[in-house]
Amino acid sequence: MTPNEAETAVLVERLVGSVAGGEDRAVEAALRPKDLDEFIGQEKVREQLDLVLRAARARGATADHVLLSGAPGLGKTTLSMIIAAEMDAPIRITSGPAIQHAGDLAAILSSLQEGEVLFLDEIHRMSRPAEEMLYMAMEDFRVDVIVGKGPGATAIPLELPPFTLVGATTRAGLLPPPLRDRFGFTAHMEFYEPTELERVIHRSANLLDVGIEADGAAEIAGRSRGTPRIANRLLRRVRDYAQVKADGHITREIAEAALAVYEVDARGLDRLDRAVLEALLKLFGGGPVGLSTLAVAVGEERETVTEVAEPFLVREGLLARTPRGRVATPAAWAHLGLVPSGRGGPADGRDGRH
Ligand SMILES: Nc1ncnc2c1ncn2[C@@H]1O[C@H](COP(=O)(O)OP(=O)(O)OP(=O)(O)O)[C@@H](O)[C@H]1O
Repeated sequence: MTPNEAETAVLVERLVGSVAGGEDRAVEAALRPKDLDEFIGQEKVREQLDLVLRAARARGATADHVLLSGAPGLGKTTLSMIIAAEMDAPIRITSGPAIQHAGDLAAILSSLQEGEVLFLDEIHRMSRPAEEMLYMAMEDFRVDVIVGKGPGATAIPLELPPFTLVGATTRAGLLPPPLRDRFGFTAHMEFYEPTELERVIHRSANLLDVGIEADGAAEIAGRSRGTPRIANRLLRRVRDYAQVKADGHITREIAEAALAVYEVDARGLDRLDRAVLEALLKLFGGGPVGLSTLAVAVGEERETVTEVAEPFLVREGLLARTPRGRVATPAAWAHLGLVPSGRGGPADGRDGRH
């Protein structure tokens, strides 16, 4: 991983709130659904996974390997814990970047108990030798541990107990086909509908013992970018505001006022998203403009713009990535309340100098 990639990973994590402080982290853990019935939304995935797990349980077998793909914060870690709980099995959690050498993986695999669930987050970022070791481990429950170096090196075969690998990735397309094909069940997690996020928020508010009105939950859900982790994080911030500025009860007005303080707008755009859009519209007349130029204009790394801001802006139909550069859509002009002007020059309908 290059320093830029590392920085971007941290930023993405920050955005969705997984790099949370002590209290937030503890609260996040407490809010995790514990079984498939508690898990909200993702109906198809739940139904299919339920079948896979029930059948394995009925056979007294270890469940097949599962690949979960989807954007950060949609519930992949939660689902892996649910798989372990439903199979009444222990779970070991690690991630691709933590496994730099095949030996690291061999150490983990050889210490697994029978039936254990191994959750491998960001599986696409594992090193190549570790990935190749994983092929054999997944298929034959065996690894070859190489002892020594050069011509004298020998491979010592090591039998493993049957285990369930749950791999998680933000991009299934990045996985080499031999790895992808070794998963017996692959599920793609979609972004959540606002009504599903409302249910997530009501459930979390209940667990946190916070009173919330239906339209307060709807307000938070509408700004949560289709992502339960963001919904929970915004709920926690709105709860702080309600506690300090009001009587602790969350209404629509409280949610609106709190989210204005945290600079999350009505559509869920945060400060960085708006900075990118504003630069694109005000400085470059809506584009097309090259990524590097846009990144310099907002004072961020290229990766921060592509990995953190753009996926959401593209999904919202506010920005398009074209071969000639980034282009704002009419919806972007409307969202920032600006009037499109001729291409190239300052284009702010109100104050073209910014
Ligand atoms: N379907 C759901 N129903 C209720 N809460 C959910 C659901 N999915 C996720 N959450 C909540 O969102 C939070 C984030 O979920 P989780 O950590 O599982 O996401 P993730 O996809 O593994 O993210 P990352 O890939 O960034 O680690 C959890 O604390 C959990 O409480």
